[in-house]
Amino acid sequence: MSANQSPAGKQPTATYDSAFLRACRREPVPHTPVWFMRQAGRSLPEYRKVREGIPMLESCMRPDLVTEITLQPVRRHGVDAAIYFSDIVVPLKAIGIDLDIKPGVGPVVERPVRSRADLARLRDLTPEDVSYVTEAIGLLTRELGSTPLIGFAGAPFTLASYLVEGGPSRNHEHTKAMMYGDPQLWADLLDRLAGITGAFLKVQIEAGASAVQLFDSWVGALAPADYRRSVLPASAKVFRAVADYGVPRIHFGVGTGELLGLLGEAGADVVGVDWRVPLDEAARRVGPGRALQGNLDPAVLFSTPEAVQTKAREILDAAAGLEGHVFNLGHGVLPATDPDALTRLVSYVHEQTAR
Ligand SMILES: Cc1c2[nH]c(c1CCC(=O)O)Cc1[nH]c(c(CCC(=O)O)c1C)Cc1[nH]c(c(CCC(=O)O)c1C)Cc1[nH]c(c(C)c1CCC(=O)O)C2
Repeated sequence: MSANQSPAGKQPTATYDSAFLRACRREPVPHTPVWFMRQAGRSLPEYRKVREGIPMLESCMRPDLVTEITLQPVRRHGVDAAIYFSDIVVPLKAIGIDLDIKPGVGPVVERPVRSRADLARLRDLTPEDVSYVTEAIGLLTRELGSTPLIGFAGAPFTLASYLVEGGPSRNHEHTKAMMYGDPQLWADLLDRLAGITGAFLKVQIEAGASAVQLFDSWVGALAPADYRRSVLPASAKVFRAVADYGVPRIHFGVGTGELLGLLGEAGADVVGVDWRVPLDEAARRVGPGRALQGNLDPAVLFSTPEAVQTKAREILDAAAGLEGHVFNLGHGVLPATDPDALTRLVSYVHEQTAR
């Protein structure tokens, strides 16, 4: 380890000491750090311009494009962290699953995974399968300076939902049918996905990501007892796979009010909270020893600047007693959001919390 490198991983000391990583570690911060889920993407005209004519999955495999798109919201909004531009289905595509991302729809899988024979198509992921990720993160960390890069992956349940349903689903009926009807097949599927996801996060950390977020976007569809029995073991395996790197591990899902304690228990250092539970109440549910991330309703950004400030202030007040707080939305930036509303929100949180 050289003098300007931190104890945890490869990042320079200035990155290690950034407000975002300090908040994740529940250390004192110069201001509350801010980033937004889906901060790169359709809300930005510069994104729409560089993506013109290039399919989503193809753009994820081009390191030059990934680097540019990841940097766009950092330049424009002055957020405290970058999130690697990709999608949760990229590692599945990389191991040969026949899927595509359809504009306005989301990931669609040609042949859904419904049987034990289908499971054989889910092979392990090697770093060579995603060499473009290693290359892009190398380019990115050089450009980002002291701004940390967040790597991410989809959690086993949310990935399983796309694979088993064959596409986006409101009720997850085929997924739950397998979970309740063939618990051994379900456990084997989630365990296989946990291996792929863990390997994918390792690639990102080895390449220079300073934190990772596990997106279990749709797990709020489950009751706590079912989550604990049928999902938590797989998500815990993902978190264990990257525990030794010492980089913060963030765990996020939507509609997870009843699951917040378990999301922490699965092995997260930071629990992401949507807008349905105030952060002080979320802290009681999560318990001590973990930071929280959230939780402005992304739809609030369509309101007046004054209303956005009022709601942001409420969140900062609810977060006042927390051990660590990373300001974020309660889910991703909506595509029609005015980007200036996001820039104003970053400045507001920074001003209000400057110490
Ligand atoms: C569930 C999920 C997916 N993908 C993702 C999740 C978890 C986060 C969440 O809950 O929102 C994760 C994701 N997908 C994307 C990012 C980019 C990084 C960032 O946050 O800036 C991240 C973190 C890019 C993307 N992923 C996608 C886009 C839009 C495609 C485009 O711009 O053409 C982007 C920018 C496609 C996608 N991919 C997925 C959906 C639902 C969609 C939207 C479909 C649509 O409305 O067109 C699956």
